[in-house]
Amino acid sequence: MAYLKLDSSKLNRFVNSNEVPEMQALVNAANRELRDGTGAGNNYREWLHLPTNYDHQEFERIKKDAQQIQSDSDFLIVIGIGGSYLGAKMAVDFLHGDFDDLNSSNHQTRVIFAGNSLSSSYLHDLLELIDGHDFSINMVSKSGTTTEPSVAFRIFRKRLIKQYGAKEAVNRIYVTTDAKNGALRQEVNEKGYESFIIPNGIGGRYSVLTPVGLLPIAVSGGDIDQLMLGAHKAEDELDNPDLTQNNAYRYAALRNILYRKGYGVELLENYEPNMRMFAEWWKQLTGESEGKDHKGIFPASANLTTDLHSLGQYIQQGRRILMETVVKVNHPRHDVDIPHNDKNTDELQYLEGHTVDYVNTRAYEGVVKAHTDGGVPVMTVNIPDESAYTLGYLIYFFEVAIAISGYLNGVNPFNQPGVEEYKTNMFILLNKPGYTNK
Ligand SMILES: O=P(O)(O)OC[C@H]1O[C@](O)(CO)[C@@H](O)[C@@H]1O
Repeated sequence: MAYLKLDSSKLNRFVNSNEVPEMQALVNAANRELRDGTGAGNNYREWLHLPTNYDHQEFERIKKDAQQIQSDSDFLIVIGIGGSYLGAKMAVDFLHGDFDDLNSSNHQTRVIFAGNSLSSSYLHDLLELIDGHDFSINMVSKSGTTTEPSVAFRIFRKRLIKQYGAKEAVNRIYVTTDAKNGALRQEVNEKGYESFIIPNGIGGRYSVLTPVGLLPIAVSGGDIDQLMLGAHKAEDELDNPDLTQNNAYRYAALRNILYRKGYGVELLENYEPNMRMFAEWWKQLTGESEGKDHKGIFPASANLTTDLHSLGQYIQQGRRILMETVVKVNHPRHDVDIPHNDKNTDELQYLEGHTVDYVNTRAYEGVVKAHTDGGVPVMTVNIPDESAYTLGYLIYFFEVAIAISGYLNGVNPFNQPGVEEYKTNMFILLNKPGYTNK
């Protein structure tokens, strides 16, 4: 039985019973492109076998360095953007919930992210927050020249040197970058920083299970052994192209069928606030992989039940362009009883004896029915719990599903040529050497 279930039972009025089997031939072709390396972007498929084929020595070094950082730092400042940020951030949030950092009895190193915007206030406030505290830096960039993280690196490295002196600062800088190329690798070679490798055959948005995600996750106290084991399970389970067997491929086929019927926007939804960033990670994965050649599903997200009181109106009655994919946790980390109250002024006495998650799940069921009845197709990816093992599985599930989705839609799922456009304009405006005559 598959570890992770895809519930597509509510799609009956949107997808005819013959449509999924009719996708099988296309899915087989997409699968061959992915597995045999005959598809576009074939140099970027190393993530496919990463859970079974990773550098075990480097993995152990990550765990050792994580312990070192935990013992000498109140904060780890993780500097990176896009795939060099989103995977680590979503995993730390997923595994630890919303209040770990605020809990005064928790003396763990706090993992804070920077270099993912050009906000001066954010950088100023973070510098103020770490003032008087011990900290280390994890600079994450494959190219080593991305503007946002490079600016932040300068600023936090300067603070590190001021606080500890140039020699000790070197021991507090951990760099995750390309094995051979790029400005950061050059700096690592010159300065002797501890460093980790972003494998050549793995693009940013597929890199969360490399040191890009693993070091910050390990420093946060996340179990990276379990994370890799879960991904390994997914790698084993999700390599059969048969749509009756492979839930990730079936998800890819179903969203492709819906896309062709005019459902051009997909909302990834959760019912747990610690999954907000999961949607942000998924948005980069899908948006950069599929949004090109003037086609692709637009990835968006909603956090429920919260957004039922904002986006809910549009989803229920706005333009019929939306499809929804819910990631529903079957057993949240904790459940809470709804207490007794002598008075029933809040009209909640009928819920006494139940738990909050019982109500959350009934809300989910009610929303699925309302949206389906209102003309919005809804699928659900059911995950058993919020463990590191499940997260590893879920990461691989979406990675392989989106790669197949890209090939189904006839695009290269592993490049992102459109990202360069804003950079060129920004460099011209900033008078960057080499750009002034463009
Ligand atoms: O790791 P780098 O080279 O700083 O790039 C950051 C991000 O920018 C992109 O190149 C484009 O968004 C992503 O693929 C990558 O995750």
